[in-house]
Amino acid sequence: MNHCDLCVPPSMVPEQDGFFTGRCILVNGPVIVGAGPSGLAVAAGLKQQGVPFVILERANCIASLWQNRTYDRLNLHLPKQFCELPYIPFPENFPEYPSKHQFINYLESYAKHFEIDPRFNELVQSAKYDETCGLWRVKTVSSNNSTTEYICRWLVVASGENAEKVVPEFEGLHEFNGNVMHACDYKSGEDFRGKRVLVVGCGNSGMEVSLDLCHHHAAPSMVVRSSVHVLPREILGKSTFELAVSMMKWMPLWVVDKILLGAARLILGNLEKYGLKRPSMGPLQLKNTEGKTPVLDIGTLSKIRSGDIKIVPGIKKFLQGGVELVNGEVHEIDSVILATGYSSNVPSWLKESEFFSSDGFPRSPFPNGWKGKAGLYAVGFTRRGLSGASLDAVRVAQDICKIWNQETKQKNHCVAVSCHRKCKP
Ligand SMILES: Cc1cc2nc3c(=O)[nH]c(=O)nc-3n(C[C@H](O)[C@H](O)[C@H](O)COP(=O)(O)OP(=O)(O)OC[C@H]3O[C@@H](n4cnc5c(N)ncnc54)[C@H](O)[C@@H]3O)c2cc1C
Ligand SMILES: NC(=O)C1=CN([C@@H]2O[C@H](COP(=O)(O)OP(=O)(O)OC[C@H]3O[C@@H](n4cnc5c(N)ncnc54)[C@H](OP(=O)(O)O)[C@@H]3O)[C@@H](O)[C@H]2O)C=CC1
Ligand SMILES: O=C(O)C(=O)Cc1c[nH]c2ccccc12
Repeated sequence: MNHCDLCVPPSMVPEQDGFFTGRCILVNGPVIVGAGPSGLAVAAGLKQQGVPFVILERANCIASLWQNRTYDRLNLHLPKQFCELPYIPFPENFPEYPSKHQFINYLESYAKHFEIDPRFNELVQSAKYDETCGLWRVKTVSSNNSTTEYICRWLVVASGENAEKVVPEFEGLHEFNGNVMHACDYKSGEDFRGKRVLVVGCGNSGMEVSLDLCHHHAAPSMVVRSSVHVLPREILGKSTFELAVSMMKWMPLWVVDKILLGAARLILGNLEKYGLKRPSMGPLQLKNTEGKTPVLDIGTLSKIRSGDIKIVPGIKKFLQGGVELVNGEVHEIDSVILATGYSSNVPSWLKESEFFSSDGFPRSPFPNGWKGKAGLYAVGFTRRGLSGASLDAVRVAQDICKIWNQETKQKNHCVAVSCHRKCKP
């Protein structure tokens, strides 16, 4: 990495709009935004081919989603073979569904093995392609408020599908006098023993937080405002996800959905009587078109059946000590946990709208959403979890390495030719 000689030192730059007053770094190779599994996997591919890069990470550690924004007892919910990063498999002693601690340890040793050294505490605030020089300008702010501009040929967006928490507005929530938190700040039910907790949302987070609350002798009610697909995590001892992936090779998605729903009905029974209505579209089709992940049940359903977890309809408004629901019922509650999901943050910093759409995902559907124009790439936006991220990462690293090697060869060739000419008697 070189300090950029195109830039004027901060002290010489007038404090005017349009002038960049921080330091400036010219990056030899790509800039990768995000040191989660996606960023690490691309970095590993580049490292193997000797291509230099810089990873910019807003947190102070790798895989911050996993280290800082998930609850203690979280386990991967897809079988381990779908969650490995490229090039290094999980250790053999890992269980079928590794714990988050095992997964984090794996990621730490992955980064160490490939000597991946992200620049931590650097929040990417903007990235823009500069047509005049054909380079990307990536501006960051660090935790001590200093700003830096990175200038590079390639930009790899690996900031994640779950970069920001979604916090919807609710009437009266400010007047509610209990504790309110998002699921990303929930660690364990320890602090909720004996408390009446309203869990808003019934995706995998809402379901698993409610179950954890039960294990800690709290009294959860879970808000189901519309509908949800709950599937058994296993069918006849085989992972549902794995079965779906195998069937998808042979049959159209809607047929696989029909089979999954038939199996779910046999194994789980009719869930509507508990307030869990199914969407009209099948689970995989819904995941593909709207990104809504089906719930893989890890024990929540049995707590719903036993009444330990209550299902309630949508929220009308919050009151000082409780909540009023759309059916007119009023429930007293002590705490609220918003398991209301996440969003991509790409539109807030990437000044580009051809490749990425306004929801922060690439416009082209899988498997074509990894490569844009002018050296722009995306990794981990396939709505296919870690296996989708790994596929993207291999493609992106290969593509950049190919261009890098061609150009290096060309450069070496030119150097050799000019040297040959100079040296010729
Ligand atoms: C609770 C939970 C459990 C999950 N379990 C599974 C599972 O079992 N199996 C599975 O396949 N998938 C699972 N997923 C999906 C999950 O998205 C992926 O597992 C994985 O974390 C995606 O990796 P990523 O690197 O793309 O994104 P992330 O892990 O989100 O990493 C992105 C990184 O980019 C950084 N970043 C974001 N914006 C900026 C910015 N502007 N500047 C600098 N840095 C930035 C973030 O701090 C973060 O470290 C789960 C998701 C959640 C929320
Ligand atoms: N063990 C694991 O591996 C786990 C994996 N995950 C993954 O993390 C990702 C995010 O999951 P999750 O956090 O559950 O988010 P989701 O987006 O899947 O679910 C959000 C939930 O919040 C509800 N919601 C949103 N706004 C409101 C509102 N105003 N009022 C009432 N309900 C509302 C949604 O309802 P509606 O559908 O009506 O909009 C939905 O039920 C998923 O990919 C998931 O699979 C999460 C936890 C554990
Ligand atoms: O995005 C997630 O949370 C995942 O765990 C990965 C995932 C991709 N496609 C799915 C279909 C059913 C369940 C989980 C996933």
